[in-house]
Amino acid sequence: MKTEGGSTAAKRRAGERAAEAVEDGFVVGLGTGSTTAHAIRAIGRAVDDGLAVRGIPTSFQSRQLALEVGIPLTDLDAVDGVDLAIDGADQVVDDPDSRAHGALIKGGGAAHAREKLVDTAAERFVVVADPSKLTDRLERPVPVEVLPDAHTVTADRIENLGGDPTLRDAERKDGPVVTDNGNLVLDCAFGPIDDPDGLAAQLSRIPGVVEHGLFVGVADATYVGTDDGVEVRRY
Ligand SMILES: O=C(CO)[C@H](O)[C@H](O)COP(=O)(O)O
Repeated sequence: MKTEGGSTAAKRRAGERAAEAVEDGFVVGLGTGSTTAHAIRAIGRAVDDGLAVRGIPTSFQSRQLALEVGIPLTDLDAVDGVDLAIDGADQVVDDPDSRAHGALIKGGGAAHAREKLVDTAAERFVVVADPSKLTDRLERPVPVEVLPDAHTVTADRIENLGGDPTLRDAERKDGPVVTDNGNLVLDCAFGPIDDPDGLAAQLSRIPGVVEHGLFVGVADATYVGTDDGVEVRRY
């Protein structure tokens, strides 16, 4: 369930600004998606110019791009910590008066399980987005990665929480999307989500749920690319 909209220039500004925060010697979490791809390419150019970094990809796609642009790779088990993670989002709560300010829905690229591992491990997690991602309340369907053998039982339990789960279909393959981890994705509509933290806890308790796309209290900042610059939200 990819997010529509958002100009390429705005995404590029956000991604390139986030890449400027990468310092020599950093271990960097490399998120997934079209906005993060601009950051990965900018980090690759900095590596060409002599910056010494190691990247931890969050998906097959970000791994391929990092290899293409020459970023040396490592993994979570091989490092003492992650200095910075840069990742996109499908929705970002942008309301300083809300307790959910800075909460995210991720998983449009079905990579949210590894993204959550890497983004939460980072000393600092920066979201890169264009203005189309900003919202008062999260309301897009929440991607939930589930074990294939349990997907109907898991879907029933998500319905019991008030959700309306739809198995995500592949576009150029018969059948469902299969994640990099060999699992399936249920896109679960809940309508406007008043309490993302509470819903996140409830989803995490369901057996068969590998990971859901609610990222609450995880981001440290969002870089919003606009038509003429970058706006920074700090949390
Ligand atoms: O969560 C994600 C992948 O699982 C992406 O970060 C999210 O879908 C945003 O992608 P894009 O930058 O292409 O709009």
